[in-house]
Amino acid sequence: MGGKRRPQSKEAVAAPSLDWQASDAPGKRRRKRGVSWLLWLLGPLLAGGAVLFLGAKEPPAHMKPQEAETPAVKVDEGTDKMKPPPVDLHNTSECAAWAADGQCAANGAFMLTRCELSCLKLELVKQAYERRCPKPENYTPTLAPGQMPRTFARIMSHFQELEPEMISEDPPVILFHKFLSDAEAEAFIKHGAGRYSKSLGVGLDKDGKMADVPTEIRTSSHGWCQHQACLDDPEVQRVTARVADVTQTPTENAEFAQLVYYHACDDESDNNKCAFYRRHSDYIAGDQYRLQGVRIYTLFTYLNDVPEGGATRFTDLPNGPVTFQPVKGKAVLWPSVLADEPHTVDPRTHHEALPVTKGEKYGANFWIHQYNFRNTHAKGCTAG
Ligand SMILES: O=C(O)CCC(=O)C(=O)O
Ligand SMILES: [Fe+2]
Repeated sequence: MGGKRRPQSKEAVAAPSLDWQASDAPGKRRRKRGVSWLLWLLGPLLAGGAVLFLGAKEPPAHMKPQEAETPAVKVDEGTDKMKPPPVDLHNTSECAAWAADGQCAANGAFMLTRCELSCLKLELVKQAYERRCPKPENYTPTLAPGQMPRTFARIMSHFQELEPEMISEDPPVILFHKFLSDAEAEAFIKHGAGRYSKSLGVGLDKDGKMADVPTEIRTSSHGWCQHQACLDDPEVQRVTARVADVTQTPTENAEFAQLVYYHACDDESDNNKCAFYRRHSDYIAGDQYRLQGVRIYTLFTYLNDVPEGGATRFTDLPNGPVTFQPVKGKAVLWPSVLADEPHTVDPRTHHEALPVTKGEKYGANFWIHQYNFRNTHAKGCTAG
């Protein structure tokens, strides 16, 4: 997704040698065995790609790679019908980012011609994950298709003390004018102290594994409310229960609260000095095959007043962009998925955090998944 947590890993994945059919016989047999193995692995992937071809779209314009030069693949006479080993014909780190973003499935035809190696790596990682973390039986998603509008209508009628304001109906976005008490907001700031470190994005590392990778689109810092003192704090527990109640999701489906921090900078166009998070979606495509499922909702809480800058801006809402200035205790709730297809990203809720130009900004992200996150985390299955 455009501007999403696109990895900026400088570590390009080395393309395998193109000289794969040398003529000495034992070596050739070995290589042929290697080729058959690759064909065996690639079979389902390529078949999937072919199926996807009819409905395939190219990545959106802002994600579209430049035309890549096709490297000459040396093919021996008599074996020219065999498929050469997978390569990324386009810039590999960009291919890896698109693969991590779910483009191998969403844009199979395009990706399998240009980013085959990255798609293959992702497929192998996925197969290894599924062996390591098998899905339990009766694994029921929390958010059923069509449920979302009822949840948002219930918020408007049942939680008047939180002063909800419906900013957008489709997709639903609610601003709570009074979500946190002062004591609750201060508790999160207290538990974040000394724990903030530079934020990373989610992407593929050089082995094709989902990993935290450096990103130029996010320069803020964050820590997690994952330590016992934070988890046991009654102020924190009250908020966690409120988030679950409002969103009609089990507390176990929420990630540990992510505590974010943005320092101020004088010149908001100075990428090196400012703290921001450029336009992105909180949806992580790779979570589709993981036990926790994708993130369905974000509830973002503001922990302090920010005198200037630092707003959250929704860039793609149907009625035009909407900007929320951080005020202590306020919160915004939105879905990352479509109401009728709650596993599919809703690109209309892309958003960005603008640079803080005066003061500083503290916030907390509550990310809620389609399935149980806490058990999945305890099993070591939220990543990989
Ligand atoms: O800081 C904000 O206003 C929003 C942060 C955000 O979008 C995120 O952390 O995913
Ligand atoms: Fe976000």
